[in-house]
Amino acid sequence: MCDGSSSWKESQLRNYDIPLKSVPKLSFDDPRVEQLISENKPVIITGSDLVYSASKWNLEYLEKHMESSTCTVIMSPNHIFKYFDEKAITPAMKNKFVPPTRKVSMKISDFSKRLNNWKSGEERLYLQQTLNNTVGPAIVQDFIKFRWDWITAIQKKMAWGPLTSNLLLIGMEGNVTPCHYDEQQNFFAQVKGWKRVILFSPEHYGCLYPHTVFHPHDRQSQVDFEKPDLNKFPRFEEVQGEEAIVGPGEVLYIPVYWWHHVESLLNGGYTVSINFWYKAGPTVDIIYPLQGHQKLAIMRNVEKMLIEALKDPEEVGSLFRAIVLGRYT
Ligand SMILES: CCC[C@@H](CC(=O)O)C(=O)C(=O)O
Ligand SMILES: [Zn+2]
Repeated sequence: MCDGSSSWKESQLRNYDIPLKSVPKLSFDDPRVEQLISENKPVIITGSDLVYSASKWNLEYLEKHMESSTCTVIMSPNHIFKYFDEKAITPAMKNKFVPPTRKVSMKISDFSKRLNNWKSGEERLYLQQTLNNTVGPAIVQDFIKFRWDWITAIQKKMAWGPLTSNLLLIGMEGNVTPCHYDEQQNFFAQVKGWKRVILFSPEHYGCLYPHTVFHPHDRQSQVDFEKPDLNKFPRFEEVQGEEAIVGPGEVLYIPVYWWHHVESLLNGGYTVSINFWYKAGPTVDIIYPLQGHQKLAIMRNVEKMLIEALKDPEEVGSLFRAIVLGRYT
């Protein structure tokens, strides 16, 4: 399929046995957009021109204007790019955890060459570079022309914290970032190609079995969507997903603590995305019943407190079981 595709086909989507409904797609000036964002619900926003000035960010343009800077590129032996925190690989963890990918630095021209010469069976690549002042002046010019007026107005209205970073993502067709949640609000702007995002509300915590909080794969689901182990993760069968397929010029609001699986469509050429991560605002007034994301935050904190207190993560499971089994079940 040529890169300039103006739409996508079902055959470009990977098959998972997950019931999906569609994320609403609304124009940026539709009042329901801010309503959904205020309710911490996902929405595809059209016509915002948020990153219109980056519409020309294809590899040729970026090679020309980012030549001097080196970029972070993730390499994977397969199409899965499951994030892990290197700092969480403690000596005790060392012989138990095998990093599924490796991180390298390379110039964007090298990245482009390897993408163009890629052959099946070789390591796949995923450029994931924070936009900072090392990029060239042309890129800076494009960056300052993002629609900061529009997104800053939303940041203020929703009382979010500061913008923490913008990540430039250039992925090979078919690349997958498996299901995880982030602790930040995210405006995910699609620049080139199409990405499919499958989202699950924070309430799905019990069905998506995140790794333990001190594991390198903290915040990532343990469930392999392509071959789910229903003996280990029986409640995975209960998940209900919300699907957003985003193309050039569209922005997906990924609410803080919402689970998301992201794939670059098969045979769609490489994809370019820019995300906007904001610190989530403070929970001002606790209103009961608590919302899913608040319960998720509580569960994370309880887990952290217990591991700090017991020191041995192995003891945490048996202590939780002693508290719950036969008592809170
Ligand atoms: C490292 C971030 C990857 C991104 C998903 C994707 O585009 O592959 C994501 O998960 C996010 O923007 O939160
Ligand atoms: Zn994410």
